[in-house]
Amino acid sequence: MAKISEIEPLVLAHTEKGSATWASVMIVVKVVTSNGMVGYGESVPTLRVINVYNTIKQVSKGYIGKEAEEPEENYQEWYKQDFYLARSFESATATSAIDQALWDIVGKELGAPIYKLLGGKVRDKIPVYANGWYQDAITPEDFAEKAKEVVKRGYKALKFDPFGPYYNWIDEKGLKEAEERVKAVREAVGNDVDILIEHHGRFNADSAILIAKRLEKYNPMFMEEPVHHEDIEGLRKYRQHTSLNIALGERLISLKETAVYVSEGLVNILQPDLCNIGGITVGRKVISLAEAFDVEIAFHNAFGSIQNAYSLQMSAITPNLYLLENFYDWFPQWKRDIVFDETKVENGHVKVPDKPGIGVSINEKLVESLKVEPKELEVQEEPVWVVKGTWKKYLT
Ligand SMILES: O=C(O)[C@H](O)[C@@H](O)[C@H](O)[C@H](O)CO
Ligand SMILES: [Mg+2]
Repeated sequence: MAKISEIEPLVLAHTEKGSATWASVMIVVKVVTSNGMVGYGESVPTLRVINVYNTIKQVSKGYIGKEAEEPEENYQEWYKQDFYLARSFESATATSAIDQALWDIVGKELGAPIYKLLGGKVRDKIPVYANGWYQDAITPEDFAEKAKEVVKRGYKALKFDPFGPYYNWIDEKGLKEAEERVKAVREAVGNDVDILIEHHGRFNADSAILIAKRLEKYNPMFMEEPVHHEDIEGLRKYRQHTSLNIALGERLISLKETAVYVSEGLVNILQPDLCNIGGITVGRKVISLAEAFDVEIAFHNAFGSIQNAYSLQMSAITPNLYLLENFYDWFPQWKRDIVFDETKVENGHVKVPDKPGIGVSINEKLVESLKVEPKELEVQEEPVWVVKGTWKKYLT
């Protein structure tokens, strides 16, 4: 048995930026055991880098001294301790990263990748969809040109947000702009590529319904977060008035919260994020919950290369997988380099990496050299979650 002896949050940054402001920083968690084993996890940065960094230190108090080989027991104990876990994104993402690192350690001890610890893989290659590819795209032509490049690289599905700066409400002009962009992408990629529409949870139900009616003729495979995250009533209304698939899940932070959406039939494609749902321990339960209700899984995978590695492990064991989100080809180089060349996208697929634990080898030297003091992100007119350079209308 190995006791958890050290938990270290590491904030990594580089001058080369990510496709969205909040993706320019990575928060890595390094867990060390009394017998010298090391495991890595990743937390979600968003606008809360300092808060997450500090929360990892607080959550660590509940994990240090515990058995590294018992992530389930440790999660249950922390669930008992942290009265606000189900309401705190910071606690959820800190707990998730520590949990991942524990599974990494167990895998390394047993000499097996995580997928083997969880029943084995159901596929050797993970089908992925592209995101982050449309930086600086404003006009329909911009979108079409970039979409063609994505397809040329071998992707069979791509996601984008065609709504520019529209927020809460959309008017005729906004609908027209969104439609022209979607139409241009559909014409550019043909009918055999899946188009996924990202709303970033920013519309009221009536506007989201208007959008669905307007875009359904382009056969989007799903509509992601069409209404504000906490607007369950709005989502029910959207469900009643539209027939397109709903995708959501990146902001869910517990199993029971997820159960509400799944059991009420409010989601077709569930997008849990292994860096805030509760790591591997809760992630595996969410996969089964979805399976029981015939809901497909497409892990949210928008931050860094460690998240990507865990998402690949878990996609390997998921019978009800739709696709895994992927930024790999649009990551800044430093994020790709944190993991040695093992998660390349080829023909729209990533081979399941099979090194012990996380499945890939981490460039520890690079991680050390990218360490910075945590600091606040600047707030600009274009929100941090937007793919950069797209928060503009193209008609005057
Ligand atoms: O589904 C997603 O991936 C998310 O909603 C985001 O994480 C954004 O797309 C990201 O901010 C763009 O870089
Ligand atoms: Mg999203």
